[in-house]
Amino acid sequence: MVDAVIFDLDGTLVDSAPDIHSGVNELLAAEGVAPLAFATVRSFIGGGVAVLITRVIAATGLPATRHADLCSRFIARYEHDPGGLTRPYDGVEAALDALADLPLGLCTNKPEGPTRALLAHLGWSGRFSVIVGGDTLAVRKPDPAPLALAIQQIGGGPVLFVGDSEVDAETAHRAGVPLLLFSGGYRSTPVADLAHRAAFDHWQDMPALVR
Ligand SMILES: O=C(O)COP(=O)(O)O
Ligand SMILES: [Mg+2]
Repeated sequence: MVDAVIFDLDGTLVDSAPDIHSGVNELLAAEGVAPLAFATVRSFIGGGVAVLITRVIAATGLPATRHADLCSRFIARYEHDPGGLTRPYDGVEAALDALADLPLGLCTNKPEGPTRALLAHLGWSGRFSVIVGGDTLAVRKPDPAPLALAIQQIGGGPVLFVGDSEVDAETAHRAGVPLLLFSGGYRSTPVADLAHRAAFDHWQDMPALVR
């Protein structure tokens, strides 16, 4: 048994790639740059906004000196419209309901502002007692510190971390926390090559992995 469950957000609880793709292409349009394909932007998600924009700059040839400005403009736009195209994966709400007797936390690389805006948009503001975002600390996943902070804030007992990506697998490994790996998110590495306690393809199967 565990005392709490901590979740990643993008690619784990919600398919947010359509909004992130649209936000990136709005930014590029304002720069007079051709849009990037959906699959390209989706593959850039997981390391937080600074990593996303670094990858966008590398893919488009925009000057690296624009990085800070592009990050703040992306975050401002995203916080303003965090969820128009974003949907929870099938079965997520039922799974969160099934686990609602446990403290639930979020450890995401999405900055806190857009994270809280997206939770409000989804009607999920009350679901998570702890939220650690990509700008809560000076470091982000795969540094283990954000997950360690979430565990400390949720009470410090044995926890499970639920995530979708290479970043989550490395974070869990470095924090010494067992990972439940959702196979349907933004991972590009085969499931078998990522350290995890258990993997699941459908959220309806997830609560049984906690109990
Ligand atoms: O915003 C990102 O790049 C990733 O966010 P996540 O940590 O919730 O997957
Ligand atoms: Mg993720």
